[in-house]
Amino acid sequence: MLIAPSILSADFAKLGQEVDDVLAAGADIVHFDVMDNHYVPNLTFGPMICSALRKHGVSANIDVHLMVTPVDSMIEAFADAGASMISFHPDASIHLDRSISLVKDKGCKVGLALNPGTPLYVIEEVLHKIDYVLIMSVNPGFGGQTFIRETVDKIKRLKQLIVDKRLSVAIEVDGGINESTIKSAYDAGAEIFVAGSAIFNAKDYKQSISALRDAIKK
Ligand SMILES: O=C(CO)[C@@H](O)[C@H](O)COP(=O)(O)O
Repeated sequence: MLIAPSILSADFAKLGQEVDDVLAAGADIVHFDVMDNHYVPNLTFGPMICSALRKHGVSANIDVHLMVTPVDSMIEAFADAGASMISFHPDASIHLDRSISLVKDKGCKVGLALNPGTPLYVIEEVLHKIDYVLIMSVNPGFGGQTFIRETVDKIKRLKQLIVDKRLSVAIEVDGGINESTIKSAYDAGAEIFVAGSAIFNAKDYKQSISALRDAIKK
């Protein structure tokens, strides 16, 4: 199980230090939420910030979650800026298979992100072509929202689909993940956990990341 702090909840005035601190505190992946005020009602950061983190010395995997439309130009820009993993929403791509190939051709792991209201069948035809599915457990756009409980059943059904098809596709869950919600997502089959406010709103990042890992073991 991998912990991926969402830098959406970090202090942007000292972003490089914040990323260094969560990685030193035991985080596995840096989760990078890209919002365009079009696909979602918020605006965050572009590829320049990603390359700035690489220049700053961040060597951990950077997991870019594109909440933008159109997606293809941003896939290329973020891959060139140092992304290791790129996910996008199938409903934000006109040619899903082509966008998946674009991520792969750029040498990144490819993920598809599903909003709470988006059904699993949207990705069935391409499930064998991707590395992970990002299940949104809140409606995308903001940190600090409440975990939508129905997501647990969705993760279970996705896990079963992956097993039935004998695929090796990881499940990432994002939104409202904290000490109270992480275990239900883990038990359902998720293995990558994005957490923003649960980590960055704590005074001690090491303690908050350990608390997430401990909550799973309970
Ligand atoms: O993509 C998103 C929101 O759109 C998430 O990554 C949130 O940033 C997670 O924040 P918390 O719910 O953990 O505070």
